[in-house]
Amino acid sequence: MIRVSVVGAKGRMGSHVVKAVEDAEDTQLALALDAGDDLTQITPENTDVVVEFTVPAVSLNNVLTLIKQGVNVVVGTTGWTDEKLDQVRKALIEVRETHGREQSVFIAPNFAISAVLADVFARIAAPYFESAEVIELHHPDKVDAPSGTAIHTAHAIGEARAAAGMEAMPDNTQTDGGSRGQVIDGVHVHAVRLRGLNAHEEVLLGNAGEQLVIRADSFDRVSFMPGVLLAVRKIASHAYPGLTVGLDNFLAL
Ligand SMILES: NC(=O)C1=CN([C@@H]2O[C@H](COP(=O)(O)OP(=O)(O)OC[C@H]3O[C@@H](n4cnc5c(N)ncnc54)[C@H](O)[C@@H]3O)[C@@H](O)[C@H]2O)C=CC1
Ligand SMILES: O=C(O)C1=N[C@H](C(=O)O)C[C@H](O)C1
Repeated sequence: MIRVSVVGAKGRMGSHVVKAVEDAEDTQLALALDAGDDLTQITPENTDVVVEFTVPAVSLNNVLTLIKQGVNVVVGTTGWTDEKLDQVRKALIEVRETHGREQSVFIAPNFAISAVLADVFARIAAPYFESAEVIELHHPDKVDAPSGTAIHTAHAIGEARAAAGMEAMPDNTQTDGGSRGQVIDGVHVHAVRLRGLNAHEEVLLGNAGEQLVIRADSFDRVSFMPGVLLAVRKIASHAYPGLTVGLDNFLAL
């Protein structure tokens, strides 16, 4: 049995993870902690893998604490920048060099297979289209914009365009009050917050006379659970020491 502790256990995602871990045959719930709880209760004696779904402002600190505690971590919280990822890598190297411990941290911007594939398809399509923009649409209780997934998709499109030696996208906007969205790696990203929505993303790709739309819809948070459990199993297997980012690393794509 893989012993799993959940941090952010009272949240929208954390509460789904608690249920998924209790329901799966090969996992069992160790500790379920939330804001105000002491994370140093989590140790290798009671936990094989921690799943962390909290808020962007606290996630890095939680992950660094958990690395010090000697446990492996699967993270779904958003808000990761290159600088924050570097801090995680450094902390993992430090425990290896100081204590000889090979620990794993896995971070996924999105655990839903529809979103992971949408990202892969967008990367493949990007070099074939003059224009590409990303629209993400979420429930209005979400605290960050744009979504971590949209940032990841924009990076993928930007990288694919750069690798293909493409020029900047055509855009003759002369005045912009903010309606053209945030530009990430040269890609305009737009965020919609609407009651009734859960998590959705559209990638629009255009050429003269044609358009490709790639759309992923998570209608329910259960859509993230197979990906979370896959990550827990992979990380518990000790086959991924260090930092791994993205569920695509565990899929034969
Ligand atoms: N990677 C993915 O597939 C997905 C990622 N997310 C991301 O997961 C994060 C959480 O989303 P939701 O569950 O909707 O948010 P939420 O607000 O419902 O839950 C966050 C929970 O974290 C707790 N928390 C806050 N500070 C804490 C601390 N210092 N230590 C422990 N717990 C703390 C809160 O009390 C709350 O229970 C967000 O960043 C969201 O974007 C959400 C859905 C899917
Ligand atoms: O807050 C959410 O709900 C989600 N957050 C993640 C993100 O920011 O990409 C993943 C998914 O979109 C749901």
